[in-house]
Amino acid sequence: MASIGEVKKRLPKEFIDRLYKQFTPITADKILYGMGSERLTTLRVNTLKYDRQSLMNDFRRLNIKFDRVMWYEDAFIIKNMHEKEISQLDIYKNGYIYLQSLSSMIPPILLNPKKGEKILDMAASPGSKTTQIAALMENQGKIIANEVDKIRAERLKYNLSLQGVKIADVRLGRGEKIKEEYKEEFDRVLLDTPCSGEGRFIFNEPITYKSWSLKEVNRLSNLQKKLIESGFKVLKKGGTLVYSTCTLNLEENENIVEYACSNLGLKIDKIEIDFKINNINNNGGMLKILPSKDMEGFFLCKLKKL
Ligand SMILES: C[S@@+](CC[C@H](N)C(=O)[O-])C[C@H]1O[C@@H](n2cnc3c(N)ncnc32)[C@H](O)[C@@H]1O
Repeated sequence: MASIGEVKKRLPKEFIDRLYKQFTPITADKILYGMGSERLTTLRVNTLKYDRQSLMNDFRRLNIKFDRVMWYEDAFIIKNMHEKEISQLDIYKNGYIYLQSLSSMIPPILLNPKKGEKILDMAASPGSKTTQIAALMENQGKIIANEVDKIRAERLKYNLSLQGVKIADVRLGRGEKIKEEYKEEFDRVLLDTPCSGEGRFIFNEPITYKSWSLKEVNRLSNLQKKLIESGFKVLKKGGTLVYSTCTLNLEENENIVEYACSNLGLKIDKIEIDFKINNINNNGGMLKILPSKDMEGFFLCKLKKL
């Protein structure tokens, strides 16, 4: 655990300055405190191949200490093993579990896909959310899992196959172009968009923040507007679009929702679930999770097409 002063010294100065402009001093301090903590290993049982009870029996047999998560029965917090060790185990190699941050499990829960529906996952690799959506649909229906990067699309295909997903087709291409290929035909769209990743910054892992710049934030914000417009166009009337990022700034979060509500026919939908998470702000249906030892920083909003 590092002090806030130590965290401030390591992260880009412009990022820190902006943090104190966009958040109250107390919230900015909380965020930096979260970036100075080590993150716990978390995972999800893959219900397409396995079940919670068998997994808990495995944990006990292997002397793996775990906690349950109040708002999601399929999620587990591992207390005495890192991801690297977990990935050596058969439960991992067989696709019985998926290593995933807890925050990242929330978008599919908000999307709430139903068996038989047609779902678009606009930025899908490596597939944590596509595989979770397929599990929630019990492998019934159709998912189009889109990814722009060829190598990442291969990783996505591998993960879908290992996790036993049978209902997803991988589309290789730019999410902005999807609107040219499909009509208003998706029941639900997930836009877990490319972002600057501020919610994943860890003070002693420079790889998490070394490519951050304000220029990149602005580039991504422009891309996100195009992506949400494309997702909106292929969504059925009355359908749900979930917008999520693992970043904290206004340009990639609240401003995109504001853009979608003012310029496209989207409206913020109420979030009925009480996640009972510490460090969560609900600003009129826009959820912002502040980074902490068990959660990455995240932003989520559920929108409805009018
Ligand atoms: C935040 S990650 C997605 C994580 C994924 N949803 C998951 O839960 O495993 C964003 C992804 O968007 C891809 N991407 C970047 N630009 C894109 C674009 N214009 N259209 C579609 N995907 C894009 C990136 O290659 C990256 O794989």
